[in-house]
Amino acid sequence: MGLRRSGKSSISKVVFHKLSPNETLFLESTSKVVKDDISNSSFVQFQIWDFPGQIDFFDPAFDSDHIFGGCGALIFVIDAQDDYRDALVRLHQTVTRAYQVNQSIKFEVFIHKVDGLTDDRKIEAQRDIHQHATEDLSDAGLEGIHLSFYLTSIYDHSIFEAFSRVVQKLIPQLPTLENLLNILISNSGIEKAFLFDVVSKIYIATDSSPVDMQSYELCCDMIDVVIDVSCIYGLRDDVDGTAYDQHSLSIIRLNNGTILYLREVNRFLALVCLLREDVFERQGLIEYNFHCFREAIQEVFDIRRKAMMATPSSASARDSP
Ligand SMILES: Nc1nc2c(ncn2[C@@H]2O[C@H](COP(=O)(O)OP(=O)(O)OP(=O)(O)O)[C@@H](O)[C@H]2O)c(=O)[nH]1
Repeated sequence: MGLRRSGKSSISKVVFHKLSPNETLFLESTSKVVKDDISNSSFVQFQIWDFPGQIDFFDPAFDSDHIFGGCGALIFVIDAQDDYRDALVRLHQTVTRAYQVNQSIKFEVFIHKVDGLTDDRKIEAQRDIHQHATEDLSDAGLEGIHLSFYLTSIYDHSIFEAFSRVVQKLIPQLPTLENLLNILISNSGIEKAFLFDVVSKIYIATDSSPVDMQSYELCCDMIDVVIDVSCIYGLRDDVDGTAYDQHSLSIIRLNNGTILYLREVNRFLALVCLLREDVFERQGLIEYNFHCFREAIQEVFDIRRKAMMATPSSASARDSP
């Protein structure tokens, strides 16, 4: 949600539909709620509801119970290049209305279009928006609501990073996945490992060491290279196939002694790791640990699948934003 022209549709199109950021200039204004089914990954299965900027909460046609009742996360987009006073008022209205209906919603604020701002202005905008938004909530006696803030732009990887962190909050298996990644890296001498949803380049989990943007960008770029090369040179004309399958594997040596290592985990997920060249001499150990990791991930999926089959209502949960 967010005011008109704040960049909501652009975010959805760039992250989930591979639209090039420059092409968002030609997007038309959204006039009704657009529901986008994101079912390209086994973990990232949800719907994105893109609301038109001019939506009126007091319109009887706006069914808050239906809209917020099954909502997992509410992303509010603020255009940081514009005067954001109106956006702060709208943020407050939206959050209070949604919280009345559903107290378990995660509230995420994207301070967007920061590509046009200097580093100082970015920090200033974040501090200002954070301060005003939380003050407004505490003035209304709603200190219990937690808002998370992200500086984003569709012109770099920040939007993918921010979306990754939002999606992770909606994955109940996250602690298990993090734990498995921690075990993998500590037993293999890997420096950083990400579990990526290949299509969207969202990372659904990483080990518990801090994420630095440069590593994340490198891993995203590696996925692009692997998929592009596979699409161009890996597909046969006479056989139906996909650019990403169980044989997908890539090792890229960088000139600074770092290795990028990508392995297919399942149809949708890839493990992408950064490790030092000397550690990679024990490639056999890394391969062995990877196989154990892949089996464990499979078990996590199986448990989830069985749980979903046992509760018929879970099928309707996918009709939620
Ligand atoms: N500089 C910059 N421009 C952006 C960014 N994201 C979106 N835009 C531009 O912002 C304009 C509005 O984007 P939309 O995605 O249509 O905005 P919206 O919030 O969906 O608008 P409504 O449908 O009217 O509610 C477009 O011209 C985009 O190119 C960004 O990160 N940086």
